[in-house]
Amino acid sequence: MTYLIKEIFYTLQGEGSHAGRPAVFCRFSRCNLWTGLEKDRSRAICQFCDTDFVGTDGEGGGRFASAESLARAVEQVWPSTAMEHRFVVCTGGEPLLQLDDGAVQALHAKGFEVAVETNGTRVPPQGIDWLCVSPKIGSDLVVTSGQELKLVYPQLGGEPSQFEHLNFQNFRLQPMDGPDIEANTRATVEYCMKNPRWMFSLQTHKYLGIQ
Ligand SMILES: C[S@@+](CC[C@H](N)C(=O)[O-])C[C@H]1O[C@@H](n2cnc3c(N)ncnc32)[C@H](O)[C@@H]1O
Ligand SMILES: Nc1nc2[nH]cc(C(=O)O)c2c(=O)[nH]1
Ligand code: SF4
Ligand SMILES: [Mg+2]
Repeated sequence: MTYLIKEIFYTLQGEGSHAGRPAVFCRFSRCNLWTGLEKDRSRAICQFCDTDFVGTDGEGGGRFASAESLARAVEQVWPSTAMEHRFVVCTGGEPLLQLDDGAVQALHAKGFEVAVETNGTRVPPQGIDWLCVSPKIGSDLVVTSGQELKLVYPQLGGEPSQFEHLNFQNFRLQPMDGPDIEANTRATVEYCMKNPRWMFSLQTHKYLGIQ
């Protein structure tokens, strides 16, 4: 299996239940809901993406010919003095187009807890420690359980309440970044305060000025 990786970097998890936790980010190239090209955005199923996941030309990115070589690259950016609390977030793009049992096993073998950020349209491999699903209105959600459901809000044609019956431990609402970020942030605060099943998720890395 060859893995196409946009970038690999060490930072703090910025969002969701693990916000503030040191983590290696492994950003997989490609997505099934958008090509990643601006010319296609208005026709995409997911139109609000804040991420460049095209190609393999980012920091630490490349084509990795095996799960072992990918896990080695992830391990390389973890601080060499810290043997414990190893944590990797597989994101993208859509990581579940590529992440397989072998990659999860290789990361576990290096002592990493494995988290995944996914749009929930593909069945995940075995053994993921923290599965965060972020449903996109207009796509077919096939992942209906996990540790965290993190909905970007607001999305036209989608109400948070339609996801509340799903089997997740945490329900998070994250304001949609873009031209309406201020209004979206206020609306998200208001929604959570009226519906305490939902907790607010701030994209803290964007305010901290980290990756
Ligand atoms: C770039 S996506 C990659 C992982 C996967 N494709 C997904 O959509 O979950 C990582 C996270 O960023 C969120 N996200 C993307 N664009 C956003 C935006 N404009 N504002 C807020 N969150 C956004 C996604 O919903 C997801 O939770
Ligand atoms: N610091 C930081 N935290 C993040 N949490 C989810 C991210 C993503 O792009 O998937 C992300 C990211 O790009 N940076
Ligand atoms: S599904 Fe995720 S990676 Fe794909 S376009 Fe949407 S936010 Fe971006
Ligand atoms: Mg991001």
